[in-house]
Order: sequence, then C-alpha cells, then structure tokens
Amino acid sequence: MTHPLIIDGLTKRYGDLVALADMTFTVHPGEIFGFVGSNGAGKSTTMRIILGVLAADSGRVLLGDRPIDLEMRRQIGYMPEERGLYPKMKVGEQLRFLAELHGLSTADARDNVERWVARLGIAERIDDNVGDLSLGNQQRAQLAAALVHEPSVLVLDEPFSGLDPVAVDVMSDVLKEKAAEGVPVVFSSHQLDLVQRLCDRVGIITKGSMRALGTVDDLRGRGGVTLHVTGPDTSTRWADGLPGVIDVDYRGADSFLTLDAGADDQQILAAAMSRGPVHRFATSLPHLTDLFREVVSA
Ligand SMILES: Nc1ncnc2c1ncn2[C@@H]1O[C@H](COP(=O)(O)OP(=O)(O)OP(=O)(O)O)[C@@H](O)[C@H]1O
Repeated sequence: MTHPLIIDGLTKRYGDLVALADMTFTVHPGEIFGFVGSNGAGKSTTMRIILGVLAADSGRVLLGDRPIDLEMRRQIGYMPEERGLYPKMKVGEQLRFLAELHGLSTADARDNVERWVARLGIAERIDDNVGDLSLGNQQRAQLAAALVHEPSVLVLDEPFSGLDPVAVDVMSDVLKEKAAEGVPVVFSSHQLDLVQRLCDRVGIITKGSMRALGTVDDLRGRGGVTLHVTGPDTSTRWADGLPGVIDVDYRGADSFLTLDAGADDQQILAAAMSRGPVHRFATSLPHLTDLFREVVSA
C-alpha cells in the first residue's frame, strides 16, 4: 500500500542561516518528482529531514494522513548525498545486512540482493569491498542499498551524479519501474535534461522555499511557446503585429516567434504563406534549464 509523501511547511535554521523556509510539496504515489535548485538551496536538508536524519525546527512530514515515524521511515529507500556504505565491507554482505535491518528474512534478503546487483550490473563485484569499486559502481551499490528492502517510498539525493550513460539508463528505468508500481519517487539533480525527460512533476527551489512547481510541460509552457518558421521573406517583417505574437526574431530565412496563449497558428501560417513558400513551421517549448535560470535569478 503506497501513500503520498507530504512535506508540509518545513523550516530549518543553521544559526543565522535559513536553510529551509516553509518548504512544502507532495509526491504522489506513482509519480517521479524532480527536486531541483542551486547549490545550497536546501534539497539535501529537506531529504535528511524526510528521513529523520535531521530534525526540522517546524513543519511536518506525512505519509498519507499520518506523520511519519520511525517504523514508517523503514519503508523509505534513501540514497544520501554523502553516501553511506562502509568502504571496508563486501558489497553483498553489506546489502544483505541492510535488507535484514529493514526486517527481511535471511532468505528474502539474499534473493533481493542477488536480484538487485544483477539488475544494476554489479553482480560480479558482490564479493569486493565497496571501497575497491569505481565511484560509479559504488553509486550503483548505493542504489541497490536503497532498493533492497522493496521500499514503498524512494528519496534519492543526486542519484545520477557521476554515472556513465549506461548506468543513467539503468537508474532511469529502475525509477520508472518503481513509480509504475505506485511508489512515490523524489530525487534531486542538477542534470536538468534528465529531469525534463524523466519527471512527471518538478519543483524548483531557491533559498529554502518552493518557487515553481508543476508538470514539466506546465513549467516549460510558462516560458512561452516559440514558433520557428522558415521561408517567408524576413525583410518584410511578416509576423509583426499578428495577434498573440509577443516577439519576433528575424534571422536570414528564419523567423522565431514568441507566442502567448491567444496566438492562432493557422492565422500565422496564412500570413507566412502570403509572403512565399513555407519550408518549416514548428513550435517548441523552452528547455527546463531556461526556466530554471529564470526562476533562480528572479
Ligand atoms: N550542518 C550544517 N551546518 C551549517 N549549515 C549547513 C549545514 N548543512 C547545510 N547547511 C547550509 O544549509 C543550506 C542548504 O544546504 P543543502 O545541503 O540542503 O543544499 P542543497 O540544495 O542540497 O545543495 P547542493 O546542490 O549543493 O547539494 C546551505 O547554505 C548549506 O551551506
């Protein structure tokens, strides 16, 4: 049974520094939520509070309608930013130990470990000490540690940093699979192309508060749609003054129009065709990175 993970009004100070100021968001069952923000914005602090590694000054974390307690936290799969595996312990031993610590029987722990190390491509390293693995493989082991007890919530602090492209694909597939099982998944990342590709919803935080929150398309749509038209004679400034056209950048044979919600694409197409043949007529949304820059610099 999965429940939404609700972060409700968290505040946290370190001395004079306000690390979190009314941090609020919900991660729904089956949703991949991307938690993004500049360095020092408060992502790790929020995740540590969710896990109970750190106490908030005020605010609550709930699973469904219940404030999260120690027992409920055992259902969370967590990948801490500072990584937490013992370098001098063997990968397999350590994962089995963690699985049993979360209440699995010895047999289930062994089965789960075998399954996850195979899935994450580190089966042949199971008898190596964690500290002898490459950094990317340590990260795969760390993900296995977050998954080995079949958690019903996933909270991952920068799980993609330092992974090679194959490992990024494996990690992405695993997160999608867990979400498809109904698990709420939240991860932080500075890799916005990945966030854009993978997440159902994204929260952009600055200075400890949520500044923009929505589906990837919602957020990208806030920046306005761009229409790229190739063909019409740009010297005529053919798109100037058309309804819904906020701005036009004419470059050689190309015209880039910034549109608002009221723009009528058929009217624009007719205007373009009246000035010659149209070879390209395509809309695009801004990249999440553009929106991120806008939000953090506001
Ligand atoms: N133990 C601590 N003592 C004092 N200040 C801290 C402590 N931990 C974090 N901070 C400060 O709290 C703020 C939020 O830090 P946090 O690690 O949550 O940010 P983050 O969004 O995870 O950043 P990054 O993307 O760089 O990992 C930062 O200004 C940081 O310097």
